[in-house]
Amino acid sequence: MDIRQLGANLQEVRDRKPLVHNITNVVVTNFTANGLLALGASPVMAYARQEVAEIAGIAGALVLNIGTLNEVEVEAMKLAGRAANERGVPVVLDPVGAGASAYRTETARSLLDELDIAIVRGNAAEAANLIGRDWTIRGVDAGAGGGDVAELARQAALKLGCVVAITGETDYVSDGRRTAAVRGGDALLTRVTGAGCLLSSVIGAYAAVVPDPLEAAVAALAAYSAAAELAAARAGKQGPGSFQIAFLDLLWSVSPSDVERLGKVEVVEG
Ligand SMILES: Nc1ncnc2c1ncn2[C@@H]1O[C@H](COP(=O)(O)OP(=O)(O)OP(=O)(O)O)[C@@H](O)[C@H]1O
Ligand SMILES: Cc1ncsc1CCO
Ligand SMILES: [Mg+2]
Repeated sequence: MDIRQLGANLQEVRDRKPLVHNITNVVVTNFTANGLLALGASPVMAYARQEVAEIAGIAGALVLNIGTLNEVEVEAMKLAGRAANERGVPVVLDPVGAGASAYRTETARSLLDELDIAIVRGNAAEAANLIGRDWTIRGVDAGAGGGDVAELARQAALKLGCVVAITGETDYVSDGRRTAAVRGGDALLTRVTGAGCLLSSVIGAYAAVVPDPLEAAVAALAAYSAAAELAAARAGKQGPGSFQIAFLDLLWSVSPSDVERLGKVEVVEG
């Protein structure tokens, strides 16, 4: 994999301003739209079954997030996903809370069965639950689990047939053959709701402009971590509220050379 393109890929997102169609949860909608705008992408939230196919079909990427799912929304996700697949628009899935309820787990699995998903982004518990491995989960947070997360990412990628990005203190991304670790970021991200959800949409923005979904995910994670580190240095002492604002500012101002300088990407395999 080419991990020398981290800065160039950020520039590509800013130059091309991809339209990212999000069907996401009610908690993170505004933060996701603002984060994508700050980064330089173009967000749209659209949920009605009358329009989702049309919008997904012209988007650069489609992001499906089951954080506050319901029957009507899941139907819209499938309509949007099919249209995206027909047009070659990459689809990112955030399986929020997979394992926390049977409905969430089954819905995430049915989206993976029925659609061609390019990238799954979740925490370790969600990824483990998706492939039927034991991992405790409470609500939408990861919970303790332990185990080899790089190996979990590799196995999940093989089993689900797509790129899997598992985030936490260290992020691991795998397509089953190649696996990378992305370190850095800041623990304050876990004190801001939707930091993971926005990240999934940022991965969508990268997938819209970077053809290899593994490289897209790695570059997105590196930029996100760099922005978080710079935001923590600027406002971290004041707490999560100030950090959240600083983080949005840094998604706007983090430069390709910051990402090259701060990016801690290690190829684990491949
Ligand atoms: N301890 C940590 N130190 C540094 N960065 C972290 C830490 N934990 C998580 N992160 C970063 O936080 C971001 C969100 O990842 P996380 O795994 O917390 O998502 P999540 O559990 O889906 O979050 P949410 O459901 O609240 O949106 C990622 O960029 C990840 O690298
Ligand atoms: C808190 C919460 N509950 C459902 S989705 C969500 C946002 C973080 O995923
Ligand atoms: Mg999450």
